[in-house]
Amino acid sequence: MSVVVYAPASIGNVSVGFDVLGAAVSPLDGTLLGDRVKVAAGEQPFSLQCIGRFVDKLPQQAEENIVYRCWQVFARELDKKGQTLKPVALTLEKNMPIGSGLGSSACSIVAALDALNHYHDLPLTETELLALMGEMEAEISGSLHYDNVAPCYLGGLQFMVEELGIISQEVPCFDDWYWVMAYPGIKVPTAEARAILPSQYRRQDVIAHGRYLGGFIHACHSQQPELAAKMIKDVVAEPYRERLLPGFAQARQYALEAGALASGISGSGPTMFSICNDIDVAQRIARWLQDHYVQNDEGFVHVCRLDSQGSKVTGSEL
Ligand SMILES: Nc1ncnc2c1ncn2[C@@H]1O[C@H](COP(=O)(O)OP(=O)(O)OP(=O)(O)O)[C@@H](O)[C@H]1O
Ligand SMILES: N[C@@H](CCO)C(=O)O
Repeated sequence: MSVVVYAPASIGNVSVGFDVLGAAVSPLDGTLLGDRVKVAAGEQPFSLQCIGRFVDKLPQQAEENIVYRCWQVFARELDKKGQTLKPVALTLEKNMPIGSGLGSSACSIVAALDALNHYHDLPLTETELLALMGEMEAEISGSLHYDNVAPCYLGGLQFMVEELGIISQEVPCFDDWYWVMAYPGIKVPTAEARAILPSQYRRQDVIAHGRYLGGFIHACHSQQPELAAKMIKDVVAEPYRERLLPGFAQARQYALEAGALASGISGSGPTMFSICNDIDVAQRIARWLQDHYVQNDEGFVHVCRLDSQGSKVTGSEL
């Protein structure tokens, strides 16, 4: 019996928690903003077929697709447990633009590994699987960070604790927040957006970062939405990455003047996120961003909610 898993888009950093905070989002209108992977019985050990809107942007060779590496590391882990991998035929439905700041590689990684695990009757625990997802994301971006794979897999707003054998834990968020996601249609490779960051920070920035992140987590747990939104400030990446994002400063200013509670770069960009607690404001900002921030036919804007579930089995057929 085949299995299909959907893995949603995610916002790495959420501005205030560079590499340690991430949120999964899904559009209000039911659009699939995420990748799907189907695992079915195969005639050879591994085969991969790619379909979907962004299939042309994927590497030509199946072996260069991260889904192939996911299969290899899954086999390695099963081998350690003395279990054997079944021959599998995988289909990747690539709905997510690459280098968008929406956690596109994470969507493929999470959908592939979660589907492989379901197909083999869940031999790996949640933490074992998440560790593999981090390993795959590190291969692509050049450094280990879980802020896309953890929310994409587990859902909601996730904080990377990385202690006591725990990789990530959920932070309570605000049910009435709308997340306007605007992807302009241009590519910003994550590895490049990391390379331009300073290797050292000034003491005043370190203190500000501690205050914002601590304040944000505190405000989430004590359910103070206004305080939480005020704390969504990025002193680590945004000041340096802004120059990679044409029109970002104006778009951010418009969103805040139009009533957004906070706005920032999603992951390493170029997608911008804006948080609103009023659907009319969210839709007005979405329309403006569609006209002024989107640069070509590949760009889009979606009004989203937090996706509290993360990746999920959607059936047996795509
Ligand atoms: N299934 C896949 N999905 C996405 N990228 C893939 C996949 N397989 C291989 N790649 C390669 O991995 C690299 C991903 O780059 P990058 O980390 O910038 O993208 P991303 O994860 O889509 O970015 P973001 O997190 O900003 O959405 C690209 O070079 C791409 O060709
Ligand atoms: N935390 C990562 C997310 C990449 O999507 C970064 O900002 O580089």
